[in-house]
Amino acid sequence: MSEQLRGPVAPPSQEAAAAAARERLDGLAKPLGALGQIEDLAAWLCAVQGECPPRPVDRVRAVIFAGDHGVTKSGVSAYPAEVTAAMVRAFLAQVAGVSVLARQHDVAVRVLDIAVDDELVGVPAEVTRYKVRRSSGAIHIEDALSVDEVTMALDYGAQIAAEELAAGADLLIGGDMGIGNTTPAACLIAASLGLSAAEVTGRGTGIDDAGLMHKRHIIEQALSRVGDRASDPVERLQALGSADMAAAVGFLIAAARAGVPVLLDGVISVAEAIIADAIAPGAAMWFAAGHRSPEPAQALALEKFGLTPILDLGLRLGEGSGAVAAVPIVRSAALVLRDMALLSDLVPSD
Ligand SMILES: Cc1cc2ncn([C@H]3O[C@H](COP(=O)(O)O)[C@@H](O)[C@H]3O)c2cc1C
Ligand SMILES: O=C(O)c1cccnc1
Repeated sequence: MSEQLRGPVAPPSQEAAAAAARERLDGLAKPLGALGQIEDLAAWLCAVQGECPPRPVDRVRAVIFAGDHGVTKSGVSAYPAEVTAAMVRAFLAQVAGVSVLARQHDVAVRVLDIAVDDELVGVPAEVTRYKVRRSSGAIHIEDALSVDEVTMALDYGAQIAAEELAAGADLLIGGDMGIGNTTPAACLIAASLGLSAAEVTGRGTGIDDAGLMHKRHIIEQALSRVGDRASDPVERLQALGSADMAAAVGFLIAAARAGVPVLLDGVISVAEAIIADAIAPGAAMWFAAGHRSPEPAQALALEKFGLTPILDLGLRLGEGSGAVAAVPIVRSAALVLRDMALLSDLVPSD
């Protein structure tokens, strides 16, 4: 893989901005701490921007990484793989869940075909393709990707981030579309954090109890198939991930290296963030958590990062929707620090 992706990411060296943020927050016209988590977000924005007060978070861009997953054929999802390509059409027509939220919150959305199985159902010609392959490997019986494919996907992701940054972005979001993708996401989180299949398996699109047992078994099979090879993060991604997830990892690392903050979404996004931070230690300093997903692996991974999600609405849609729904709160965090009066200006002390 391109060498600029691997290796540590310099932490925000903007401690002065973070300290200034804390001081200003404490001085605003409110009781100490009264803006709760919005205060933490405001301090994070100052740290990642290196400025206090922070610049407004006007330009928010989301990229949806679409791809199919061979493991879906083994019955790990409540929906068939054909839905992936159908949803790509919905993103293009701007009628998907994330499209509606993005329109409301003025977020630009781009959908990219990384590994959609377009033999199953054709995807429209107008979709942007960064095609690595048609569907990733069935991870319980084979690697998701070859060595060349994981490199290609990571590099595509970095290129996609560069395109988004060139368009102008104060905040980036990575979204996912791919029936079956909560299975590789759970595998990546389990392998990264040393968790068991039982701890990470969730219901995804809504499988029943029997489906959950089966999915847990498939995840167990994938984890034991890969064994110690999972200790290297790129190999973890190659063996247990997918092309679309690898591209999203490249995207996250490139955003962090460029010093642009990212709002994470659900279990897929957080699994990608764990791998990104393992490949490029320190990348997570640029990440905030948009929401808490009911997928158990997501909450466990957020805990490991020490990230408190902004929203906790039981959203389990993916597509970047939970992050997009949290955008107004991030914007508020910047604005209160910029525009609120200081208490000392209102109540002069003698
Ligand atoms: C209509 C529809 C739209 C979606 N949009 C996102 N997902 C989400 O659900 C899938 C993951 O869950 P699982 O692992 O259980 O398949 C992914 O496609 C994810 O993006 C959707 C799922 C469906 C059915
Ligand atoms: O956590 C998520 O983002 C999620 C959960 C279920 C299905 N798709 C996505």
